[in-house]
Amino acid sequence: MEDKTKQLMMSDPAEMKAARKQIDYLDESIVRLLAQRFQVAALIGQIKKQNQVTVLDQNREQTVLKRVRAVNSDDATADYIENIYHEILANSRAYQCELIKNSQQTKKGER
Ligand SMILES: O=C(O)C(=O)C[C@]1(C(=O)O)C=C[C@@H](O)C=C1
Repeated sequence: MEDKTKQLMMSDPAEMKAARKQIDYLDESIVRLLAQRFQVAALIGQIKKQNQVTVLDQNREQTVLKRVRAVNSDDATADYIENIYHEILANSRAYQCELIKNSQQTKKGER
């Protein structure tokens, strides 16, 4: 028998079901909050474009990472959460760049 099957049989199925339900519930909140975060990032992207400011702001990103570390009181997960935040920031930048690029193309098309 494969190891994975063994692991599942060892744990209490009811407990496992309840824990996964909790994960599903938390994922819903995380996704909603991330979508909101992207909306705000889009707004900042617009402001940056209007003011001809670069999307990447390294100082701000350092501040965000510091704040995130301070908010999380669990030292054991601090590095994992920081890794996730590096991804969030990279994707936030990518989204801003895409929106700026698209709006420039639309403008060209209007001419
Ligand atoms: O605060 C900004 O200047 C943003 O553009 C937002 C944000 C972020 O997602 O937190 C994204 C890109 C920047 O490099 C820094 C931070």
